[in-house]
Formats: sequence, structure tokens, C-alpha cells
Amino acid sequence: MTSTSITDATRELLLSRIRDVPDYPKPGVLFKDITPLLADPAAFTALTDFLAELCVRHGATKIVGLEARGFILAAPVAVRAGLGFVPVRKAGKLPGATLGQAYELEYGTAEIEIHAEDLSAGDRVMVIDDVLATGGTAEASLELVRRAGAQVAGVSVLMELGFLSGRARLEAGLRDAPLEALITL
Ligand SMILES: O=P(O)(O)OC[C@H]1O[C@H](OP(=O)(O)OP(=O)(O)O)[C@H](O)[C@@H]1O
Ligand SMILES: Nc1ncnc2[nH]cnc12
Repeated sequence: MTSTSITDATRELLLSRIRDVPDYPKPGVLFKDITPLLADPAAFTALTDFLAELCVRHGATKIVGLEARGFILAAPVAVRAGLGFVPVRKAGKLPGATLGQAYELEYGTAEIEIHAEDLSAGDRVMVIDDVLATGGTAEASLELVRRAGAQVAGVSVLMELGFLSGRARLEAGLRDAPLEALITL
């Protein structure tokens, strides 16, 4: 389900600040680089404002950001929305008691972790990331959110790489929660 109502002008602005880098980090991968967008205060503000609005609209009580690029978006969104931020980190980076989940992505395999104590049964979590590619990272994060005892309010990403079918892969994990993608490529 998508219920995004970003304006065409904002979408064009965001799209114009995403740089294509061919063959990075491996041959055959077209890397979508968001650093030009982050360097443009108008684009970065428009993006974080819109994501914060989505979090409120979907009744989120916590924001989960996915390391590393997801942190850059999710932290200002959490502040803007007045909600707590919970990091999902690559394995071995969190000092407390963690839950872990292994997953595959477009160019390798990885494992992510969360501090279980940061979420509770009453929480509704919006997961935020920059890119939905194969959906492996987001799928693993939904597992972690549920294993930590919280509900999923949705997944919001700046861009979805439609040809990698992450949306289909996430369907089961989302159940009826929304997947919001501001840009679909
Ligand atoms: O849908 P998927 O196939 O799982 O891919 C999407 C994920 O891949 C990228 O992260 P990456 O693991 O490259 O880490 P980074 O943010 O630290 O660069 C991106 O930021 C997403 O988190
Ligand atoms: N093609 C891509 N560009 C940027 N980030 C990604 N994460 C997974 N695939 C990606």
C-alpha cells in the first residue's frame, strides 16, 4: 500500500539531488548516492519534514533507523516528529543486550541488531531508511521490531528500486502496515 502525497515539485527536487554512481560498490550495481541531497538544506529539510508527517499520520510512537544511511534520515525525523529514535545497527556495535537478525542484500550478506529494551509492547514503530532494494534489510528490521515486542506502524524510504522487488518481499513482514516510498525507480 502506498498513500504518499508528496508534491511533484518536492519529488523532482529530491530526485535531482540523487546521484547515480555506476559499478559501485561492485560491477553491475548502479549506486544511488544521497550525499548531494543531504548537502542541500532545502532538499534535506523537505525530505525530513515529509517523513515526519508520515510518522505522525501512521500513528508511530518510535522511529527505528537502519545503519548507516537510515540514521542520517531517521534521527532528524524523530526530532521533528517528537518521537524517540532507536538505532538498528550492524552486528557487534551495540553494547547492551541485543536481538540479532541475519539477512541478504543486493551486494552481500549482513546481520543487524537492536537493543531489545528500547522498544516495548505499546510501541508502534516506523522503520526509516534511504533505499529499499531487495528488501532484505527492511525485512530483517521488521523481524527485530516484532521480536522486541512492538508493533509495526510502517516502513518509509526515500527511494524504492522497483526492479529489485523489495516491496513483494516485504509484503508478509508488513502484514497490513504501509510501505511508503517517496520515489520509485
Ligand atoms: O533492500 P536491501 O537490499 O536490503 O538494501 C537496502 C539497504 O542497503 C543500504 O545499506 P547498506 O547495508 O549498504 O549500508 P550503509 O547504509 O551503511 O551504506 C541501504 O542504506 C539500505 O539499508
Ligand atoms: N543500488 C543501491 N544504491 C544505493 N543504496 C543501495 N542499497 C542497496 N542497493 C543500493
